[in-house]
Amino acid sequence: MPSVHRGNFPNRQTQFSARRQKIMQQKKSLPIASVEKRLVKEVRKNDVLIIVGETGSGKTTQIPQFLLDAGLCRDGRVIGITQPRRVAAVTVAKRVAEECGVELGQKVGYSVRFDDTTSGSTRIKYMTDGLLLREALLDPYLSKYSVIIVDEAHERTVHTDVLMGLLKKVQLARSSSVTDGQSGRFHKMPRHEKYAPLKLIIMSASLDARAFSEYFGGAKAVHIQGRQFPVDIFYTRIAETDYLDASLITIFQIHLEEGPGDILVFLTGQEEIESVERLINEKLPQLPQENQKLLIVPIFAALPSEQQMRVFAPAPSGFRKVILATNIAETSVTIPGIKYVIDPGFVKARSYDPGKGMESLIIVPTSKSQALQRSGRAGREGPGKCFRLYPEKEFDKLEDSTMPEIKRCNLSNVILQLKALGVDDILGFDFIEKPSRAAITKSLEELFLLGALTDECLLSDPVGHQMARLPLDPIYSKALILASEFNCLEEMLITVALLSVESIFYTPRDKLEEARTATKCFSSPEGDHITLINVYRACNDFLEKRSMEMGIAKTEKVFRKWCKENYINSRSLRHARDIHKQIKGHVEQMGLNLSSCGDDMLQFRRCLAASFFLNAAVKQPEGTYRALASGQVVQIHPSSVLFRKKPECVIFNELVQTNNKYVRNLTRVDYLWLTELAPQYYAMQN
Ligand SMILES: Nc1ncnc2c1ncn2[C@@H]1O[C@H](COP(=O)(O)OP(=O)(O)OP(=O)(O)O)[C@@H](O)[C@H]1O
Repeated sequence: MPSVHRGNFPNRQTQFSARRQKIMQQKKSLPIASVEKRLVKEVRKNDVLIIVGETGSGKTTQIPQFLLDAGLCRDGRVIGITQPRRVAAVTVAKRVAEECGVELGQKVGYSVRFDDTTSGSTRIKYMTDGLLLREALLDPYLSKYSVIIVDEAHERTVHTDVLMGLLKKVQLARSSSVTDGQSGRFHKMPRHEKYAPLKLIIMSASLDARAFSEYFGGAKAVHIQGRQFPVDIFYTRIAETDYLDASLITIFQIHLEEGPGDILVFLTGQEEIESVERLINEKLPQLPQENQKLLIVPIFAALPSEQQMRVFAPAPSGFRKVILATNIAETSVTIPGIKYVIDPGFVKARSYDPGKGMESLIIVPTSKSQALQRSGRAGREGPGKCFRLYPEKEFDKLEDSTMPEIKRCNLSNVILQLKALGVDDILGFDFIEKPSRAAITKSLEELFLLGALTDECLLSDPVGHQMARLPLDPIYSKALILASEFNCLEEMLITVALLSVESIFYTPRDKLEEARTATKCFSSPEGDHITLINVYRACNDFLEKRSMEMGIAKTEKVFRKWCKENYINSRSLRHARDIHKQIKGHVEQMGLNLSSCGDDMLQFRRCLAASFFLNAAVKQPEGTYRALASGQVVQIHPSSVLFRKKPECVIFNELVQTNNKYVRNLTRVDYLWLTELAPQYYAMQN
């Protein structure tokens, strides 16, 4: 038998124990390690505890392990930790499983929309805040949890805020000292001893502890001092006029002048990320050969999760990794190797005007607490540096914390969920910060018009219940339910999937004409929805044909080539295909009629009119449009296939405000269809 020469390479076992040893050392050196006993004592003593500690001090990864070790998961119950974002839930769970030396999905697991790795033996479960809300639909007492930790509470996502109100109720209902009259909607349910008390922990690095403490009746707040490694903060001397350009210059400055370490850059969205990615790739060949080793990795919400995970993989030897991220990488995550953070100081935020029923995404300065979180992504494995691309005096002017999302978004989705949870009196619900009465009323009205609520404002049966089951905006859920009746569910599924991602068209500024010519063959005179369906189907047909010729293994390559030749954004289209598969699973489970209208696009357009009647606009004599619901004057966005045709009446899916108000994703409809198919609304209007 030939002998195998092992050289000096360590074998797997040695590598494994070296890594475990390193992890154990890291754990011990975290600031939180020295206060384990005190924290456990406080949790035992207090039903609600607020924990504030520096970024990287070990809250997210360590506290659940402390509680598990202290026996807070007896009788097979679970510690649940919510995160505002799925990428954080997934990566933190992986890390904690590794720290505990168990396989993911056993003692430690995660559960996010469409991806659940937990099992009967899971005791520490990381999940998104939205997922826990959905779980409450099936198990109103959240009976399997002994402790629920709401992490990154400072982010005040709409889900976190609603969850807070709900958890307060659940805790009351599970408390042994409660009287029936106090427990709100739960008083109808017989209390049972199996519902042992629920512990609640609210956690963040930059939290207005007082507001949370007051909300939970004077709950105790614990501050953990200290951070693991220092992060030096640098500001620019003067304000930058173009933060993208400034980011680009800073990336290259760090790359050429600073020591080893990866770079994390915070941008506001997919478009900015892709444009900076392109600019770096254009500039890179101009550098001396030895300086060209930069690996650019984007991460944003619309990227499929396998691609998001690429940012966590180490760069090849000798390369420096540059991660271009949205605020998806702002909290909770630890990206190994990051030493430098570049923070231009902006974020894309939702804003909502209930008067006009208009929701828009606008680019705004970050809050101080967001800036703190961003700099906290460095200094997790060693000292770090954060470059804020604005002067220090601008930092002082920033708001302390971000305005809660619940105060700046359309509430239809939240209200539908609350109704499904049995909360009938939305205005009376104990929100930590109440949304405006106007916003609540507007959303109730919208849900009523969509048929989700009855005259008594209760969830309708079956439509309201069906809508609440679908993890989509209520207007899209309703479109799918209607499409099943109009025999065009296949077409609507494609449409909803494509409307859920950023534009699938890729139009580089220097190749506008080529892009226009390439996409012309998909374009439908009826509008953008059918155009989108044409792209989706053309891609599917092509892939089907080619995969038979070339085998499945090459499909990905063929897909990318097809997208490139047709000026389609492969990332967006791939994401849409993913969403399509997932929603299809849901509608099949619900037993909707999955049929196609074939070439009868008239039927499909009528269904669009019936679904999106709240977003209809009619042409005015001077060529602009009047949105019927709000009376606003709008224009067709230049990216629409109807930009030059200007039909008399259209429905649209998006209203964006730049220097003008534009409507995007439109289809030509007949005004009479609106009155015929949505009489509940148009009869009221006339
Ligand atoms: N995936 C990982 N790889 C390497 N180290 C990690 C990883 N996850 C966590 N760590 C280490 O554990 C430390 C604590 O992380 P943890 O997420 O628990 O902190 P935190 O206090 O919750 O921070 P934040 O407020 O930023 O979420 C990190 O600073 C880092 O040193």
